[in-house]
Parts: sequence; structure tokens; C-alpha cells
Amino acid sequence: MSEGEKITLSIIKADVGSMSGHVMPHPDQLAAATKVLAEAKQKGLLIDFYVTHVGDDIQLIMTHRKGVDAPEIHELAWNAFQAAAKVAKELKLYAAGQDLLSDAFSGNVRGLGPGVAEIEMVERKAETVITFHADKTEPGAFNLPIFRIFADPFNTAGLVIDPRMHEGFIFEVYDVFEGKSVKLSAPEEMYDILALIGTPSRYVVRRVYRKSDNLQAAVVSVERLNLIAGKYVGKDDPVAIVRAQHGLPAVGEVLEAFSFPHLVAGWMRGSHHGPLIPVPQRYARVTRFDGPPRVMALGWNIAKGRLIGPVDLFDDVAFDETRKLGVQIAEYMRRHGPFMPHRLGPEEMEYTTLPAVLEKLKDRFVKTEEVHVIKRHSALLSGTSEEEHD
Ligand SMILES: O=P(O)(O)OC[C@H]1O[C@](O)(COP(=O)(O)O)[C@@H](O)[C@@H]1O
Ligand SMILES: [Mg+2]
Repeated sequence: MSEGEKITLSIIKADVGSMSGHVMPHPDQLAAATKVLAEAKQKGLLIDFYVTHVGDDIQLIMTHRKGVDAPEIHELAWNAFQAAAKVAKELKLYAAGQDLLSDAFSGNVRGLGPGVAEIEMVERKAETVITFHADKTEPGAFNLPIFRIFADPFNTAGLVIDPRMHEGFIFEVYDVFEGKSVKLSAPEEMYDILALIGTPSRYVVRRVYRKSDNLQAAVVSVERLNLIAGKYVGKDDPVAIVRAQHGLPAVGEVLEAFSFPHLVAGWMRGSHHGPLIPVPQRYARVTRFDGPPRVMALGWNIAKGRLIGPVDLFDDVAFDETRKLGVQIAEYMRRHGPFMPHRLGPEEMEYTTLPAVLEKLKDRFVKTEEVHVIKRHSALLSGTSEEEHD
């Protein structure tokens, strides 16, 4: 590979079945996916790859020269997931093939169930990259930390101190309901950015670019499984890629944004809020109430497409207090049982299995006197008659 040649880092992930409910995949599933990718590496389609999991989601981390959205790479990932799903079926694991929403591959895994984060880059002298892998949550879970990494000087000292990033960053915000995106500039438009991304169920920070030279610094998967399937099939469990160092936030600045276990949606049945807890690989399995939501960070250097690493970045005692606080918050939220704000609000519950339950009760509602009282009261307030108000 010559200097300045472009390579692509792709993470494609899916839940294709797991052991003991939704806790973690079986090692044979990882082995089956690894075999498919190893063959592709031997044939020269991939430069390098790494297979891992967070909770019940299998993560394919791949480098190649095919660019983003390349049909060959997406098909390869699809085949790897099919192989892992086959193992899940043989072992009678839970939810075998869950995220493979179609029987056939059709050129691109986007819209078929798996989550995708890809970035094409010209390798820098030392290309430091962090991949984030979350379980029991949605893509908007990355909004808060990504904002803090690239726009908050209280998190990222480099925004103030380093002239190479002092101009700030461009945020591409994606509306998952409309399929539209808008580019906004930080710090000038940071209140507008927050006006959108403070609603993480709808607006997701999809890509971030350094303003001075348009270098792409981050990408987040935006697939919302339930919106694709039209019903609840499992949670999105997003992934993200963040490039670091040398004119970008340092690795420590990137990780710092995860030192606060903020509340995210997606815990238990995709229907509850809980803290996002940063964990090392050994804790990347979800048990309490199928959670709480968690995120793993892997550190890499990329050398002519070769993946050097990973470093298990949250495997640091300095994150112990975050984890402790996260567990306390989890305990506090759990005590609300089926009540909001632990359970998601009605708008988001539309995309879970709750509507089927509410449907059954629909015909048992009868009009009551109180309604008239309320109507009369509203009519009085608005100066209309009760009939007019109807
Ligand atoms: O009704 P089922 O099939 O048991 O599914 C419920 C399961 O769905 C989940 O929300 C799935 O989580 P994932 O999205 O990580 O697969 C679990 O919390 C829960 O156990
Ligand atoms: Mg999952």
C-alpha cells in the first residue's frame, strides 16, 4: 500500500442469537464468523479483521480498500452472521438469527437489521482509532459523549489549547424518522446542535468532521431496528468509531466523555432507561434485568490497514467510580419498577410490545362524569359553551 492510499475501517454488528437469553454469544458463533472473515482475508478482500462481542451482539471489525457501503464487504458480513446464526440454531440458542430481518442479502446490510459504522481514511502517520460497542441501548446513546468530546471544552482541553482543533468541529445530525440530516457547526451553533440531539430517540450525531480541513473524525451507526422491522425485535445496540490524537481529541479526552454514566434508553425489552456503564471486555455481558446498558471501548493503531491492538480501554481502575455510580443509578431506576421515567415515555413505547397490551383494554373504557366536569371547566376557561367545546 502506497503512502496516502485510502483504507476503510468498517464495523458491522448484529445479534444473531445468544446463550442464556440475551447475555452473550456462544464461542462457536464467534468462531464461525471468524472463519468466514479469515477466508476473505486470505483471498485479499479484507486487509485485517477482529471478531468480538458486547453482550449478545457480534462485532465484526474489518479493514479493506473497498470504501464505505461496499457490497462485497456487506455481503461478507452478512455471510459471517448467517454462519453464526446457523450455529445458534444448531445449539438452540435464544433468538437465533434475530437481527437478520430478511431471508436474502440485497447489496447492502443497511435496512436488513445489522448496525453499520464505517469510515474511509487516508492513514495518518500514526492512525489512532477507538471503536465503541454498546449493548441494550440505541444510537442516540452516543449523542452526549460525542458532543462532549468534540464540543465541550470542560471535557476536551484540546478545544481550547490545541490550535489544530481550536476552530471546532462540524456535527452531522441525522433524523431517524425522516431519513434526513443537517450539518451544524460547533462552537457557533452548539445550542442548535443541543436543541436537536437532546432528543436522542430521534436525532443522532452520525458523523463529525474537523472544521479546519474537513477530516472525518467520527461515525456512529444510526440503524433503529424497530423502525426497520416495524415492530419490536430487539434493541439497536449501536457502534461508533472515533479517530484520536494529533489534532484530534486525545484518547483520554475521548474516554473522559464516558466517565459520567448518563441515562439512555434500551434496557430490558428496549423499554427502560438506565445508565450507560463503561466496561472492559470481561464485563461485556448483561445479566441484571438484562443489563444495565453498557459500552466497551477498544483502542487501535492502524498500520497500512493492519489492526494493531486492541487495548481494552475501559479496563482501568480510574473508571471504577463511574461503574459504581452507574450501579447505584441502576438500583435507583429499578426501584421505579414499571413506572416512568424508568419505563420509556408513551411515544417511544409505541415501538415496543406495549401497544398490543393496551389494544386489549381499549374497548373496556367507558365515558365518565369527570370528562364532563373537565369539559365544562375548559369551556368556562375559554369562554365557549360546552357544546361549542365538543
Ligand atoms: O420476548 P422475548 O423474546 O423473551 O424478548 C425479550 C428480550 O428482548 C430484549 O430486549 C433483547 O435485547 P437485545 O436487543 O440486546 O437482543 C431483552 O432485554 C429481553 O430479554
Ligand atoms: Mg444486544
